[in-house]
Amino acid sequence: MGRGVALWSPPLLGWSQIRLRLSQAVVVVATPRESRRASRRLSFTRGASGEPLAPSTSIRKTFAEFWPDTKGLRWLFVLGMVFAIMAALCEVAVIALFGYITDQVLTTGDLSAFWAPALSWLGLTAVAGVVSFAGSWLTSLGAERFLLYLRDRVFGHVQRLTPDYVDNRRLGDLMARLTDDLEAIEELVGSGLVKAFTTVATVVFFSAAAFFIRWDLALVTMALIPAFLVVSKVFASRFRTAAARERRSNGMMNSVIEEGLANQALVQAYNRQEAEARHLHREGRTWLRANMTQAWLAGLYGPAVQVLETICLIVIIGFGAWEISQGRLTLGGLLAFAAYLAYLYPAVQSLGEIALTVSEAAAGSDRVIEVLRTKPAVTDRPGAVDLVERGPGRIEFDSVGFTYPGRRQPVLRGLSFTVEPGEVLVCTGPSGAGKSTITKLLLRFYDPDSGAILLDGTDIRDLTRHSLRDHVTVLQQESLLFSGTVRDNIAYGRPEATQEEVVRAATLAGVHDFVSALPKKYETRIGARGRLISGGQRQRIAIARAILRDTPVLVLDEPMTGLDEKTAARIMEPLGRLMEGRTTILITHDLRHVPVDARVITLEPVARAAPLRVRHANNLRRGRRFATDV
Ligand SMILES: Nc1ncnc2c1ncn2[C@@H]1O[C@H](COP(=O)(O)OP(=O)(O)OP(=O)(O)O)[C@@H](O)[C@H]1O
Repeated sequence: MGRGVALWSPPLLGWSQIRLRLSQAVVVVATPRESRRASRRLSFTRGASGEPLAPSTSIRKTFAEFWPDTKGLRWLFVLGMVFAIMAALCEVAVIALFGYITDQVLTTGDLSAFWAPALSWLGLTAVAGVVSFAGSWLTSLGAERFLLYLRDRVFGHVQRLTPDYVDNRRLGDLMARLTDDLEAIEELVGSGLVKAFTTVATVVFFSAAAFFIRWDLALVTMALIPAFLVVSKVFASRFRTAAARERRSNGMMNSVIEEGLANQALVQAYNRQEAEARHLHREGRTWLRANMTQAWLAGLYGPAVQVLETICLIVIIGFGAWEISQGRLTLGGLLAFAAYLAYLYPAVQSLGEIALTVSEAAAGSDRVIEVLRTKPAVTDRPGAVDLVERGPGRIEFDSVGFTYPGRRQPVLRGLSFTVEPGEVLVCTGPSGAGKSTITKLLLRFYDPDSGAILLDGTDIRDLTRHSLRDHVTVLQQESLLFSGTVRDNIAYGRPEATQEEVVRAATLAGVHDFVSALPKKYETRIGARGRLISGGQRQRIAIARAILRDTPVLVLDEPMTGLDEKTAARIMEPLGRLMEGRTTILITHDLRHVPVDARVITLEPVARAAPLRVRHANNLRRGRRFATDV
């Protein structure tokens, strides 16, 4: 997304007459007005239902939170500001030169007085061009780097939170916080600050120059400034509402498109294409109406301002003519005066826009600060040990009790079991009994409220989370693949693995032949979430990934879910190879596909169970084969 940083904006319509006649050659230090970015954020200040999305935070807090992130970039902002102010000063001088040329050359016809100011004009134009470019470039660089730091910081923080945090939120809302809200913060704390200083300096310079030429004329015309402010206020509030509506319906439209595309197979299978198309059309029409309101307002704003500007111009010309007739003003002075005001009014208007930016940024920063204030459910203890040596992988749950934060009903109570190195423990039980919770506790997404989990005799709370997770591999219900290549996905847990290692893992997982037949073999892209390959193939790639990772402990969480009977049976062989020699906890509803020598524990929901959660334990020690019936 291109983000030009407008340090200050040129006059709008209306003054074009003056600018064309008077200052066509005058330096115009400006970048295009920022378009819809400001309005884009408006809809995120409140949820669709109107509920506040984050607690209120003051601007002071915004600066306290994010100003330290500008460390190392402040010189860019300061230089950007200095250059922008220099450019504005050059303009003041250029307009003065124009007035001088009008009086000394155009009115008198004395060409000899032309060359010196003309050359100065040219020189100043060149200088202003260079400093204006440098100012914009430096400020943009500072702004973009600041945004980069901010995004890295917030994303890094979210990555440290328990995955449930993301699962329990609307992804679109989190995305908005990581994109639009961060931009809003940047516009306040970074480039916004530069813009505010530069605009204030511009207002001071141009009004001082206007007063210098004729103080009484300046007073009269300044009296008209409130009229501009009233007009922009009236339009701004309406534009704000329209923009918020536009953003809301844009969000709705996007979600209809996203869901329609993501569930295309379902849509077609249920013959819902026309219904989905109608749905999109409805949302599209709402969006169209919101856009037309914006277009209507934007179209009306220009003429309204133009009328005001024309009134100003007429006042200036009328009052100026009287001043000239009294001998207090020259024609050049009057034209220069008009040119100064042509730059002054928009600067005043953009001060009003800055106020808007500030309130939007404060709302955005509330939402980002709320994310940053969320603490990870689990952190490393001081002095936590880095588990470097690979142990045998003995797992012990010792009277583990756990209740999810914010819930009253415990999920686990007094759960005890041990899995010896190389053993397979099958964990079964009804839905909601807490089987997957065991995985979350083993990976330390949460810590138990009571009891302990031990890895090779060490309480896992005494280990760093990083080294603990390096010893445990989880194969989830849904094979989570990324949109990269087959190789990227197999080597996800060990990016440094050689091609031979990747191929070996793929062969053991029984997916090598399939991959070899793909157009680009291991470099073939498999689409978003691996959609371009079948469920069974996805699961085999996930198995290859787990084989390559080669950890002593393995957790298989419903590895057969979503696979048909035949595919599930075929997956058993590579799964068996994966489990070979590893401590395995196999979570499953389906006891048809479990190794015959596996021990089985059955969990019961806490509400129905006695304090000891394991209701039933069964050992099927008949050699490492898979039972088809228990
Ligand atoms: N992040 C969470 N916050 C609050 N409660 C949760 C959370 N995750 C799970 N639960 C609750 O904990 C209980 C156990 O969930 P868990 O996913 O461990 O069950 P399960 O036995 O694996 O179920 P299934 O077989 O359906 O996957 C459920 O009642 C569930 O609603």
